[in-house]
Amino acid sequence: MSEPEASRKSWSERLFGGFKKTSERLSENLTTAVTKAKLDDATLDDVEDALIISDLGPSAARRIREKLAEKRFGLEISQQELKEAVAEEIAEILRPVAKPLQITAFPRPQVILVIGVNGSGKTTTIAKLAHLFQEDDYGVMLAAGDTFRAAAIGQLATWAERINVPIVRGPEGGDPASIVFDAVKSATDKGIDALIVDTAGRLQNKRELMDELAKIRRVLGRLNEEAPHDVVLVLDATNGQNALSQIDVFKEVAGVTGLIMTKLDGTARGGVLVAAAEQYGLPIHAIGVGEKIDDLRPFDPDLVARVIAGVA
Ligand SMILES: Nc1nc2c(ncn2[C@@H]2O[C@H](COP(=O)(O)OP(=O)(O)OP(=O)(O)O)[C@@H](O)[C@H]2O)c(=O)[nH]1
Repeated sequence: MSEPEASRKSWSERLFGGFKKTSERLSENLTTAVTKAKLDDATLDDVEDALIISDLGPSAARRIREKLAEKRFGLEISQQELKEAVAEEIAEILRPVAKPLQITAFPRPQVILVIGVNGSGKTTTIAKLAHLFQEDDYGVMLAAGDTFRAAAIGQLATWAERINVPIVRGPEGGDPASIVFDAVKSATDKGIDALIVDTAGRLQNKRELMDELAKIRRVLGRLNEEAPHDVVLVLDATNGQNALSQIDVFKEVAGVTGLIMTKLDGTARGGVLVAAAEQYGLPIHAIGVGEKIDDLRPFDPDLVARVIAGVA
């Protein structure tokens, strides 16, 4: 998932646009925090509150406060300097988790299970991810493992046609494990690099979902011991702190190996990305800031930190 300079530039502009509500919120809260020139305890309290109100979570807020105190306590600080200092501390939290999805599996294909609750943006994200891999000249195939709803199969098939990738699908109510089995065989025969598997997002029935995913894993394991190579959880940023509880549940149910956060556009709750990084330390592969096919990009921690803190 490499990026040419021009596309990165337009992406950074889109990112600033997408994150506008989040950065305005944090910016506003930080601005009210700095009323005195010197960084004292009262100001630090206000900064910590501002970070919590902006969805970065108590743990990241505390950590950023401590770092600011360590480096600048008693020193004069302007509003702009404060935002820049906060951006740097956010970047410190995000850098260790920024890990683009790499296609490294040998033998191919790399099997990527995509999980998440219905409506999180799972299907759209699968298409966007496939598109990213296509841009790097990888051969991609999709598997419609969410057989619970006919609409989900149809939606994935529409995307597959639009971006011109093969899809393996079965009937509504079909056995997801058997679709995945067929898909791996077909992907192997065709020399496909990445097989992206959609799965059902029925968190209401944890037991069933767990059994279903366990069966998919068993079947995959028979074909390739390493598969699934990735289990990517798609989270909707507009869910704020609820997105974090979904990490807890899916970690237990599915053994998550990485995250993609979507819908960071149009929400003021983008700070939850920082909370997720701080609390779980799971790799964040990419972020989504819109509904279009190229609205998903690998996660650039320094850029995102500046965007969240509202530093141009
Ligand atoms: N604004 C915005 N909308 C998004 C983003 N990603 C997905 N969506 C929209 O969110 C809605 C749900 O996305 P889906 O991909 O259908 O989500 P899903 O998790 O597969 O949901 P089901 O199909 O209900 O299982 C769609 O209208 C998408 O266009 C994003 O990054 N930003």
